[in-house]
Amino acid sequence: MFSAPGKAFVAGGYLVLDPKYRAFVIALSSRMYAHAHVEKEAAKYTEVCVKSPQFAEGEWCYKIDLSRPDLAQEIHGRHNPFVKSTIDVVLLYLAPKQNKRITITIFSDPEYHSQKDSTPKTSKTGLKTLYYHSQPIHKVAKTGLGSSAGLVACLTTALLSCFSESFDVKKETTLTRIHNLAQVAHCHAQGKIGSGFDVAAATFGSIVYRRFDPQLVNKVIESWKNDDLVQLVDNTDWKIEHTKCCLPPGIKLLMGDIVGGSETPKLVSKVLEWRKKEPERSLEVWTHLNTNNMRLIESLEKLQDTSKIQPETYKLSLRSLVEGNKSGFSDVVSSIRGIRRYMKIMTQESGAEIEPDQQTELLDYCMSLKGVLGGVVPGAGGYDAVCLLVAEDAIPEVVERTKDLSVTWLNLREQETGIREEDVSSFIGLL
Ligand SMILES: Nc1ncnc2c1ncn2[C@@H]1O[C@H](COP(=O)(O)OP(=O)(O)O)[C@@H](O)[C@H]1O
Ligand SMILES: C[C@@](O)(CCOP(=O)(O)OP(=O)(O)O)CC(=O)O
Repeated sequence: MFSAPGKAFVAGGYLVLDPKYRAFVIALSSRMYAHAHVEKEAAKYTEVCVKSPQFAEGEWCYKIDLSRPDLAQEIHGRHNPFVKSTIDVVLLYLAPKQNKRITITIFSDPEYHSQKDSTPKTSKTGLKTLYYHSQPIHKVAKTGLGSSAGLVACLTTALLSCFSESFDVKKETTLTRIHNLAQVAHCHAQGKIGSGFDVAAATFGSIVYRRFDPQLVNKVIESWKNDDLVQLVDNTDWKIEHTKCCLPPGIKLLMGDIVGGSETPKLVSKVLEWRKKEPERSLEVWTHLNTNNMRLIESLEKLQDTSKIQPETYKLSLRSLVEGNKSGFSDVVSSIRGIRRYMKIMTQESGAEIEPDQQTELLDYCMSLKGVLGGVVPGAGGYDAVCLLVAEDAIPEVVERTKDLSVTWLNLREQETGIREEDVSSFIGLL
């Protein structure tokens, strides 16, 4: 069994669409899991069944003739573009000769979806609680952790593992292969090439990310040839960057769910329109925004170093932070203020509601609380969520002081690892 984490996109929304800029994505403790079971048999066709028992009608089974895998059909007539595309891409890449029956079971942690109309069920060991929804997956509201990226990343991993005797996700080459295949599958399913930060975080964990050239993936999707895909996945420099980066000790991420929603594609198209219409002004805003994004990353790295080199000094600064003295963390505080200032300018000048007034008010209030380094509207922004960087010991007070506001803090924390192997025994009773 393998799993992939959800994400919080803390810095670099929009800019990450351009490979000139880098972004910071935090991997979260909510994960998506894929368990594979393989039966080798001399059947006339290959069968891949993907089950997602937490959702109504959550079963997609494909009968595949290995000489024409492009003609694979779902036997109930159901559609799950992300499942189908992942199977298509992995089979095009592997071009297997021997038929197999594969069953893959998907589980997802509670924070990915709204828990409305769902029932909890706990494993025999009591270690795992999952929510079972009365609606099919496409009708259940998402919270923005990147469910499709998590699904594609862990399904790609589980499928690859079915065709390899010595599969090891701890190896860098294996992770890169998973990442490259998952990016192709995700783009193909979406019908467009995004920046891919969500797939990269699902694979590599908390990272500073620079995107790939969309043409690389476009060409392979157009040609749909095994040779081209193998060349792209195993022998091409994607020129991406995925440098590990995580929060310093004692600093935690709080993700707040806001009642409301935004449509990312609409926000993105408004911002890109503004960029076209006002090239000079938008470049100026993006340059300032990028300076602050990079300052945030650098200051977090510096704190990480201080915590190792001068642990006592660091502990004292953390304690002062909880008491309301933020001076040991002033670079983080001022870079987050800078990020927000330019996100707000982008909101006002592009007309895209990236940091709407309602969010500004909430974030300003949260940033005035003891122990809070800062907060942003993550990703594309809008009315979906906020995230804060907070001293761990200040969290109970932050929760208390925001209890009457329109925000629900999710039960999440940073978990910096990307794809990893899981112990299936925690799922006994659910599998
Ligand atoms: N647990 C799951 N089981 C099966 N399919 C899933 C699951 N989670 C996500 N998906 C697929 O991903 C789609 C959601 O993708 P998308 O709309 O891009 O949302 P997100 O922003 O969360 O990635 C679902 O409609 C479904 O096709
Ligand atoms: C604007 C963006 O840079 C980031 C969007 O980030 P979100 O995390 O808001 O996205 P969804 O998970 O699709 O809702 C577009 C991109 O990079 O693809």
